[in-house]
Order: sequence, then structure tokens, then C-alpha cells
Amino acid sequence: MYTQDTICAVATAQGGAIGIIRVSGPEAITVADRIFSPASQDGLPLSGRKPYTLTFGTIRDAGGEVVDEVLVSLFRAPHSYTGEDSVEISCHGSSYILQQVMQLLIRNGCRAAGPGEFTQRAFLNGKMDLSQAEAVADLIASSSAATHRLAMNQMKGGFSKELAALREKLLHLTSLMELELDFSDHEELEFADRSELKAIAAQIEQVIGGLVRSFSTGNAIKNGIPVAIIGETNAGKSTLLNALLNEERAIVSDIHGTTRDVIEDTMNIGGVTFRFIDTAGIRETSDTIESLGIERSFQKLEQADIVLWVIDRSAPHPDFSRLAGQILPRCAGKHLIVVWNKADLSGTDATVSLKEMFPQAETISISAKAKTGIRELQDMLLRAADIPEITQSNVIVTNVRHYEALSKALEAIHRVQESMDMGLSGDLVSQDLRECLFHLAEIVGGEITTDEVLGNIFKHFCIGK
Ligand SMILES: Nc1nc2c(c(=O)[nH]1)N(C=O)[C@@H](CNc1ccc(C(=O)N[C@@H](CCC(=O)O)C(=O)O)cc1)CN2
Ligand SMILES: Nc1nc2c(ncn2[C@@H]2O[C@H](COP(=O)(O)OP(=O)(O)OP(=O)(O)O)[C@@H](O)[C@H]2O)c(=O)[nH]1
Ligand SMILES: [K+]
Ligand SMILES: [Mg+2]
Repeated sequence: MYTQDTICAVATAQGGAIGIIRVSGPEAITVADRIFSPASQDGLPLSGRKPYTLTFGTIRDAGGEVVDEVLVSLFRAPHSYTGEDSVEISCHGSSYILQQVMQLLIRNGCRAAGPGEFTQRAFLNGKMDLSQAEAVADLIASSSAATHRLAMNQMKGGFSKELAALREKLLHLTSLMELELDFSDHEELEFADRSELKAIAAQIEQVIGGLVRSFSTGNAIKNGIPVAIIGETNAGKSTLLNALLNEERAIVSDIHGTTRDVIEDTMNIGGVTFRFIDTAGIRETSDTIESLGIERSFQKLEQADIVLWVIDRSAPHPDFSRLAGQILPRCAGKHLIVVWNKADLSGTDATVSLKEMFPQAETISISAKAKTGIRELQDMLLRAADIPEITQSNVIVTNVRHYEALSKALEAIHRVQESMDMGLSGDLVSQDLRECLFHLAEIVGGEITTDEVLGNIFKHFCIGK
């Protein structure tokens, strides 16, 4: 087993009734025994107790004063989260108590853990692979049913299983290629074999390609479906953002050009996370900063899946067709919802002419200020979101690191296919096969994982995880 020093950390968030300190490493039980006295009459120290037991007792400081009455749970290697000897001390949730106990542990031989260090040890001790360790962080960060389901599936090894099956197929193909090499003298053998090998390569390409394509869904689920709010100045875009977020997030004023820079925030609507992006109003301007802001509005429009084009129906639209000419061509392949705002004021919707210009656009009439029509707009957004139903067994890539490795694996398998089509020799083909295998292995980790990769992954974890 991978041995290390003994680490400790507060594992719970501040402010709860109970605070838990986690201790893991070869000295975990010995160090805990130095500061903890069991209440029971049997006098057994933790080192003499069975694993998966809970012991009530006191923690005393160096002067013998009771710091807290606590419960200590005991785990013995390899049967713990980290795979090491571990104890958990459940204290009263006072940050003073927790800091006192932390200091006692450190004085008695522990080191304060860094972010993700417990999970990193679980990985190094073979309790989980790298994609499962990453899922632990995603699980903690999950804020919707969909992100929870994806992270839980990945943590339980759903993605790992899919990759293991791919690896099997690739190894099979490699061995067949090598077999072909051995028999390459028999020309009549080659043709029959090649078509079978090509079929296997095509299957592999299908699976990797599907995983690569799933990232756009995975990314939308994890970071929210991008919804750009665009339109003329003073149309009420920022007012609408605030209504959707239910929070005074953006500055609203009757001054044209109030929003200069992009404002983004996420909101969970009906279990789906949306990322709303308020942008600078589009108008002719000589102001350099405002022009830069408007340029960004168009960039955000292009990156969005759903576009809310906000129009002030109470004001005349002298340059309506010009504005439409700027917006509509950029909405191809996106879901466009035209929002006629300020329904509380009198005015008309130019729905007819717009329907001609962009027949697939949906329209809705609302008052962002009076918050009328917002529910209907939310329902429209949910219908537009069109996130496929995620089942427990779905494998959807949500992690950029995995996406990059899979993209490289896909390139490698494409090279394999090209080489086969060109009738190149088996040893050239198996080089690309090995590269494909390498990139798939990068995802789950193993001997090839560098400290730099590990550092990058675990630095985003919380302390105590
Ligand atoms: N108090 C506490 N709650 C917690 C955790 C923890 O570490 N401590 N967890 C931490 O994230 C999660 C639970 N995860 C855990 C995973 C494995 C083992 C464990 O003891 N595994 C053994 C036995 C497995 C078995 O019996 O099947 C093993 O792997 O050998 C413990 C916790 C969530 N809640
Ligand atoms: N009566 C009425 N006024 C509204 C409505 N929505 C917004 N307004 C007002 O319209 C003005 C402009 O609103 P903003 O939300 O700042 O408009 P914007 O589109 O973000 O404007 P820029 O950031 O300058 O592009 C403010 O005075 C709002 O109070 C509405 O539904 N009804
Ligand atoms: K404004
Ligand atoms: Mg604004």
C-alpha cells in the first residue's frame, strides 16, 4: 500500500450543530488515542477497539482541561474511504472547539490536509480511479437532479466501466492486427481479416465519437444552458434578468446604454440549470467602451443555445429591420424566443412581420417590471432546453479533461481507420491503436498519471474532502 504521513481536517461546513474532524494515515488511531479518553469503564483505547465502532468520550488539552465531549468513529485499513487507518471525531460545531482539536492533533503528530487530499489518497490507494475521484467533487457541487445523477453515476464507476469495455475492444483489435502481421505471408488471409478489423474499428469509433458528442449536453447540464438576453438599449433586458434570477443582480435605469459589460448568473428552473447572460443593448454609438460591450453582446449571442430577444413594445422601432438583420442571421440553429416587453404599457407587437423573417421563432408578451408572463417564459425555456432524460446508466461526459482525452483518442482511431483503408501494415496501425489506448487510460489514471495532473485535479476540491 501507498504509505504517507497522517493528515487531519475539519470536514464539515461552518455553522452546523456538529463539526467533524477527519484523520487519516498510519498514525491516525495512535494520535487520536493521545488526546481522547473513552468514557466507558472497559478502559480500552481506540487502538484496542473494533473497526466501524463509535466511542463516546472526552478530548482534553495538554493541561488536562476538557475541550469537548465527542464521538469517535474508527476505520481500519484498507476498509475506509481513503484505504488507510482513519478516525472521525464528531465535536460540537463550534469553530473554537474544532480549531482546538485540530491544534491538538497537529501537536500530536498530524499535518493539516490540503484540498482534496483524502480523496487523492483514496485514488492512490486504489479505492477509486481518477474519473471517480473527480466525480466526488462534482457530486459535492451538484445543484440539480441532472448534475447529481451524472456525478453519482460517474462516482459509482459508470464511466469507468464504459472505458474498460472500450479498452477490451481496442486490445482485441490490436491482437488481431498482430495476428495478421504473423500471417501476412498468406495473402488470401489478409482481405478477409481486414474487413472484420475495419468493422471493429468502426464500432470503437462510434462509441468514442458518441462520448465526445455527449460533452455538449454534459457541459450544458453542468454549467447551465446558455441563454443570451439581447436587444436594443432600454428594452428591459436587465430588468428581465433580475426577474428571472429573482434577485437585483444587474443595474436597471432609464438611461440608454446602462449595461456595458456582460452579466451572467445561473438559475435552476424545474430541475434544469440555465445560465442567463445579460448583454449591452444594441444601438449605434460613438462611445468606444459601449461599442466594445456591444461586440461582446454579439459574441455571447453566438455562444448561446437559447436567445431571448427583448423588444420594448411600447416604443416605436424605427430601425427594426436593420436590428433584425443583425440578430436573426446569428440565430441559425438556436432557439429564438422573441420577448415583447412592457406589456403593462400600451403598444403593439410587430409579430406578423417578424414571423415572416424568422418563422421558427416563438413569441411571448411579458412585463419584466411587473413580473407578469415570467412563469410562461420559464415554461418556454424548459421546453426549449430539450435536455435528454438522463437515466442512471447514461454515460455523458461533463469534464473538460475527459473531453480532451476522448477527442485525442478519437483522432487516433480515425488515423487507425485511414491506415487500414490505405492498406498500411499492421505495425503502423498498432502504433495509433496504442495511442488511442493511452488517451483512454489518461481518463481513469494509473501509473501514467503525473503529479501535475493530480495537482490540477485536486486543487479544486474543498479541504477535508
Ligand atoms: N462520516 C462520514 N460520512 C461520509 C463519508 C466519510 O468518509 N465519513 N464519506 C466519504 O466521502 C461518504 C461515504 N463514503 C465512504 C466510502 C467508503 C467507506 C468505507 O469504509 N469503505 C470500506 C468498506 C466498504 C464496504 O463495507 O463495502 C472499504 O472500501 O473497504 C466509508 C465511507 C459520505 N459520508
Ligand atoms: N413599464 C415598464 N417599464 C419597464 C419594463 N421593463 C423595464 N422597464 C424599464 O425600462 C427601463 C430600462 O430597463 P433596463 O432593464 O435597464 O433596460 P436594458 O435593456 O437592460 O437597457 P440597457 O442596459 O441600457 O441596454 C427602466 O426604466 C426599466 O424600469 C416593463 O416591463 N414595463
Ligand atoms: K437602461
Ligand atoms: Mg441593461
